[in-house]
Formats: sequence, C-alpha cells, structure tokens
Amino acid sequence: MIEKYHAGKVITHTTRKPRCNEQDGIDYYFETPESFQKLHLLEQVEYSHAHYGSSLEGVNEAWQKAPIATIVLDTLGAATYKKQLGDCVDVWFVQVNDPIILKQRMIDRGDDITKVEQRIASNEYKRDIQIPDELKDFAIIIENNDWQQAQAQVDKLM
Ligand SMILES: Nc1ncnc2c1ncn2[C@@H]1O[C@H](COP(=O)(O)OP(=O)(O)OP(=O)(O)O)[C@@H](O)[C@H]1O
Ligand SMILES: Nc1nc2c(ncn2[C@@H]2O[C@H](COP(=O)(O)O)[C@@H](O)[C@H]2O)c(=O)[nH]1
Repeated sequence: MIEKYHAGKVITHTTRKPRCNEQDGIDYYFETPESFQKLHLLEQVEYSHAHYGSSLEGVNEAWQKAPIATIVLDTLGAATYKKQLGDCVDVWFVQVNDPIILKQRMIDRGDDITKVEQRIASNEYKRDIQIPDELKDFAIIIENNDWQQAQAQVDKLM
C-alpha cells in the first residue's frame, strides 16, 4: 500500500528491541519502559512480553502526507481503532493459513529464533492466528499465502 499506492505509514511505539534491519523513527519509535509510560496514546497493548502503542498524532501525521494511512496492529488494537474512529477505519485481517510458513517468514525476516518461539507460545499470537469474533462483522480478510494473490486482492480493494 505504501509503495504502490503511496499510503501514509503510521509509525507506532514499542518497547521491544529493534530487529537487525529496523530503524528508529522508520519502522517504530523504539522506547524504554520509562519513555513508553510518558506517551499520550490512543491505544496500547502488551504483545509477546513487549508494549506497543499508537497515538492520534501519529495517525494525523500520516494523514497529512496522504489521503490514506496504514497502520499495522494486533486485533485488540484494530478493534479499538474501529470503535474510536468508526467509518474512517477499514480493518484488513492479513491471514496466513499455514503456521509453519508463518514461522519461516518471521525467521527469514531476521527475527531472533528465541523471540519467534516466545511469540508462538504467547496468548496474543494464539489469539491472532485466526480472525477473532469481534472483528468478523466488519473486517476484510486478506489471504496472504501467496504474494501475487494477496496483491491482487489489495489492488481490487484499493
Ligand atoms: N505472501 C508472502 N510471500 C512471501 N513472504 C511474505 C509474504 N507476505 C509477507 N512476507 C514476508 O514475511 C515477513 C513478515 O511480513 P511483515 O513484516 O509484513 O508482517 P507483519 O504483519 O508486519 O508482521 P508483525 O505481525 O510481526 O507486525 C516479511 O519478511 C515479508 O516480506
Ligand atoms: N495494538 C497495537 N498493536 C501493534 C502496534 N504496533 C505493532 N503492533 C502489533 O504488535 C505485534 C508484534 O509486532 P512486531 O513488529 O513486534 O512483530 C503485531 O501484531 C503488530 O501488528 C500498536 O501500536 N498497537
């Protein structure tokens, strides 16, 4: 969406450590537990033992750059956005059917293998592997087993 449709990217905040190719202010604002507590956030969650959160300022910044903004959230965050911003929000649930492929993609992305194992064991991962009931009524499911097919679905929606 960013590359092809020039959508704005909402940069969110996290207390997890950056992965090898991640940059502060581009991929995330990387925070300490102390700096995270001081932020004025629209919503925040704990996901696999780290804190994540996003602000309305971040959303407005992305909206100033482009008419469509994208934000990557867990399902709890997605439900909060829908509740808070209503019709301004379209929720797309990006789904991968095979958990082995999902794990391999995380490893190929450069995630630390211990962190991947920890993530797979977390309640949040288990909750978000399939679309939760509270999103079913309004979320669009993007099947991301195959890149071309996922891209074709996104093209159609855009
Ligand atoms: N259809 C696909 N085929 C092959 N690789 C893919 C496909 N979709 C995503 N990937 C790769 O899988 C990895 C994870 O994707 P990405 O980082 O976009 O996921 P994410 O939803 O942001 O993850 P997270 O839940 O950790 O925030 C990336 O390296 C990405 O390039
Ligand atoms: N509710 C929120 N979820 C967020 C936010 N930023 C990221 N995320 C989600 O966290 C997990 C893990 O992300 P990772 O980059 O460590 O792999 C993933 O589901 C993201 O979508 C946020 O600000 N709020």
